[in-house]
Amino acid sequence: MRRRRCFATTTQEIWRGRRKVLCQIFGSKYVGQSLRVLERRSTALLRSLAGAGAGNVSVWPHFSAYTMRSALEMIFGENLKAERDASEQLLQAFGEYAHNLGARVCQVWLYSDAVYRRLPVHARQRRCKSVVWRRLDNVWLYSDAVYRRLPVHARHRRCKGVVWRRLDNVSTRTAWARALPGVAVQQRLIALTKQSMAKKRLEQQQGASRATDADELDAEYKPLMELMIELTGGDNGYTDVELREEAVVLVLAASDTTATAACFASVLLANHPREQHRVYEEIQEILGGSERPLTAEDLPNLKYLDAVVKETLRLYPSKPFTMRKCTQDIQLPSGLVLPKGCGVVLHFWGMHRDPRCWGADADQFRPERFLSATPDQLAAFMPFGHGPRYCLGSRLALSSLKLSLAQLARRFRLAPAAGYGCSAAEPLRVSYDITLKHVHDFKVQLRARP
Ligand code: HEM
Repeated sequence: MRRRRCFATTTQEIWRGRRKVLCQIFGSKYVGQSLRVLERRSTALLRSLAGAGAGNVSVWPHFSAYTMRSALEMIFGENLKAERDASEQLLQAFGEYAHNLGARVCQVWLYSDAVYRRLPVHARQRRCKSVVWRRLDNVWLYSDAVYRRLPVHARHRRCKGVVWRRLDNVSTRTAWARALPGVAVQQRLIALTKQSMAKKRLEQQQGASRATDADELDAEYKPLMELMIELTGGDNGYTDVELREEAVVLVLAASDTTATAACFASVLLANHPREQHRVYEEIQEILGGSERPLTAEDLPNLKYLDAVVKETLRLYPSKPFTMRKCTQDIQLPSGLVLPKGCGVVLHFWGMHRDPRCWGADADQFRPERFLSATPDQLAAFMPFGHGPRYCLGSRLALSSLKLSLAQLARRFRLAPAAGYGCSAAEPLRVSYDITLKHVHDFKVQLRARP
């Protein structure tokens, strides 16, 4: 009997080496300091929401600005001040790029229209996409016994061959970084980071005295880009292009995903007043009537909010699926063999809603289930992926979500947008845009609490 092995999308050295560096960065003490960035940004988020106006309001622009700005500040720190419009420019650029990439999720490496349209793969890819999507959309096609008997299976095999041959030959990260607009902004930010590191080194050599505790904290703070430059050997380490590629990966990975989850949570809370009230009560209990701002230290006590965030990620995982390629034949417990070279879609959305694991109310929003989740349920809960490519920012993401949602629930009462309510019988309608999106643009009504 063959042993089961993990799937791996790639054996590319490029990924392995860079993942090692990212692991060191996310394991370092400096990441904890990023929580201060989140505290500051979540307060700014409140100001932005306060100006959102009455009636139906989309929370998307507010949360996407919050997560983009937080990600950029975590990566580039104080240097971002010199590039005032960076956040807006990148937000726009990433939004557009995400949209295009979502449409071409299987052929990101063929980003050039001029090249792509000339290739026969273009027409085949169009057919392939519709096959892949039909496969994803129709759960009944998940039974391989059924699917293999259908003509669509043969077509799908042909398309997969094309997709994986291409994927083998290209560094996805490099393709991403080149395809993105906003490159000039990224270059300037990297140059600024290097300059400020040189300045700090000089100050240290001259033994510059530090005036206050706050200054001391700032002096010790290291944005992720600085850490990356240091860990990879300073001037002899990553080139500017490599640094830019990694910045792109981090910004893409951190911003859209977190904004999507925060927006789904807002819409769900707006449509579930009982659960929203429980979140509010929990916050009031912790603050004890004080007007002090919420801090990262409060997060471990927000247990019900933690359950709300997880229940949101269960029902609406920002990345509803991921893909892997079998590097060798793999035998599943059912006896079915996935042949070497075969592409596999890991469908988090389907796993998170499987009634065999989550019960008959699997489609319903019930945060309480995470207060007493079974080990089987926790094992089937994969909003941050699983295995060697597990999300490196999961802890930061959860902190960011809890801080921003706590601020929101503390200051506003959320109500369903007129004409866009959801219920067990009428769930939210979603679309796919690299991350999951709400077809009705995450609309709610916001009423300031007295
Ligand atoms: C709710 C928010 C987030 C969700 C749902 C999420 C989800 C995921 C998932 C599912 C993967 C694995 C993809 C795969 O296996 O193919 C992933 C990878 C990754 N995530 Fe996240 N993520 C979130 C936030 C963040 C944040 C805030 C950061 C950084 C600060 C981050 C950094 C990364 C990185 C660097 C990887 C790539 C790991 C690799 O390729 O080895 N993510 N994320």
